[in-house]
Amino acid sequence: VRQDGTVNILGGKKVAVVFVLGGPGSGKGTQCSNIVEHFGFTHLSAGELLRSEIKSGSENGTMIDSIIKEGKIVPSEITVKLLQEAMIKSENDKFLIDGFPRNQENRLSFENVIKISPEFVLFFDCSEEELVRRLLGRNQGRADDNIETIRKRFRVFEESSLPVVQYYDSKGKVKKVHISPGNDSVFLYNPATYS
Ligand SMILES: Nc1ncnc2c1ncn2[C@@H]1O[C@H](COP(=O)(O)OP(=O)(O)OP(=O)(O)O)[C@@H](O)[C@H]1O
Ligand SMILES: O=c1ccn([C@@H]2O[C@H](COP(=O)(O)O)[C@@H](O)[C@H]2O)c(=O)[nH]1
Ligand SMILES: [Mg+2]
Repeated sequence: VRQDGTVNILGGKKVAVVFVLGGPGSGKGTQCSNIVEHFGFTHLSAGELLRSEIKSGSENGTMIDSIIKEGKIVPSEITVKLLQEAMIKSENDKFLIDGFPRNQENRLSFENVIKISPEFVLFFDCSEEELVRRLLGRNQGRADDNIETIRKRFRVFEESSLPVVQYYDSKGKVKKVHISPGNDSVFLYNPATYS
């Protein structure tokens, strides 16, 4: 705690954050890898951090595993702590945060704990039909890439995650990207993909 009463959340580091949102399978991870290569951000996937927690055998692992299989959202304090630790550990000061905030509670928790607002939000838009095709073809052994969980994830996305996108849109912070079906060559520096 500093003398002025504010909390030194990230070890005194000033950081820039971009949130990357979009439906399950919309290409968040794929595009973040592209952006990292060209723009020097560090990619933090909230989903990957949670899956690593499961693999590490942490005390929350079993609970996280069953929430992910149900397509639901892990309690904010767990995800925000993992993101905070990763940001502190990194030497970079520019972060792409992929798949978070997943609901308004996530957003408020990040704002209250980390005390940073995103520079902007990238939002990938794609039809559900195309998303199902991609997720069932992903073949990375993910426990949530099955049609039952996919349907649940779509519902949670519409009910809980879209309001976060709408919130940031009302602040003028959303950059919506049309990810054309089957177009692997879409990349963010192509102005034709922006609305
Ligand atoms: N523009 C694209 N056109 C066709 N296939 C794509 C495109 N972008 C990504 N894919 C493929 O779709 C699948 C899902 O992509 P990716 O894992 O990047 O999505 P995601 O948004 O991170 O999904 P999740 O929310 O489930 O983590 C992958 O197999 C990827 O190769
Ligand atoms: O902030 C988050 C991010 C993810 N989850 C859970 O993980 C899965 C998979 O996430 P991906 O971003 O698609 O890799 C997601 O369906 C949630 O169950 C979360 O709870 N909170
Ligand atoms: Mg992903």
